[in-house]
Amino acid sequence: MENDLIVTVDHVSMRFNLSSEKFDSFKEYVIKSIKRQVSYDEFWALQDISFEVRRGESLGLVGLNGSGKSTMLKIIAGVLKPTKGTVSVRGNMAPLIELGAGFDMDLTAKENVFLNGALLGYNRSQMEAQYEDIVKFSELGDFMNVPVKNFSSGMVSRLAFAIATIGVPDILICDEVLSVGDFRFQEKCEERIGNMQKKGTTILFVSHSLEQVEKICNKIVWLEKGRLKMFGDAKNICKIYAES
Ligand SMILES: Nc1ncnc2c1ncn2[C@@H]1O[C@H](COP(=O)(O)OP(=O)(O)OP(=O)(O)O)[C@@H](O)[C@H]1O
Repeated sequence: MENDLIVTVDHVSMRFNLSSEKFDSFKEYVIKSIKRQVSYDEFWALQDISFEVRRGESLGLVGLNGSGKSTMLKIIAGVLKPTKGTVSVRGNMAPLIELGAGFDMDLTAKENVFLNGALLGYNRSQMEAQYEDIVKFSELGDFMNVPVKNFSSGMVSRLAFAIATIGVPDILICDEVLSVGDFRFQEKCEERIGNMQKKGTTILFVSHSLEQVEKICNKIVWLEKGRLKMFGDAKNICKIYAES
């Protein structure tokens, strides 16, 4: 059973330091911070969180705004280092966090396909083999030679989703990605996530749509003000959460 574990979150806490002072200039901030005259308020976004995910399971993170869902996903993705505790991940990950953040807005959509592919670890010929699928899935055929700065936010998200989901990763991290794009495109994304699940991908999923969470996930982590309120079977917890 131990070998089934794909993500283990062990007593994780995350502290952010919030500056409580106002500075007239960046220079003043730098000088005061070198002289250690800047005071911070401590804010614990996550406190003592532990849970585990088994290979092939799909975990939803639910909770109100600011409860720590995105912070938890960023720690699992390795974007943030926890202040306390450890996270161990066995397998490769495709993180869908802040879609389009890796794009160079001055480059065309086509150029960004190859740039993003490289960032995800694919070489040029691998991306060439995937290119037509990316164009077809994102439905941006007429726009591939247009700089991404002229795209709507929905178009940016469609392109980023199409690129990030070309392979079959061990773990797919989705932070609110299905809330972007129109209804029809959301359905396409759900279908693609479903196909990855069938091939064995473990999904870590954040959404404010309980309907989507119930459809995709079989396990739930419920966070409340940075603490773990419940962890377990999706159906039970979604019911209690919806009634809370
Ligand atoms: N880089 C940061 N610096 C300071 N505080 C932060 C930072 N990132 C997140 N926080 C704080 O941590 C708390 C948790 O934020 P997080 O984005 O993880 O919540 P969330 O559950 O994903 O919220 P939402 O549902 O609104 O997306 C919030 O109070 C937020 O202000």
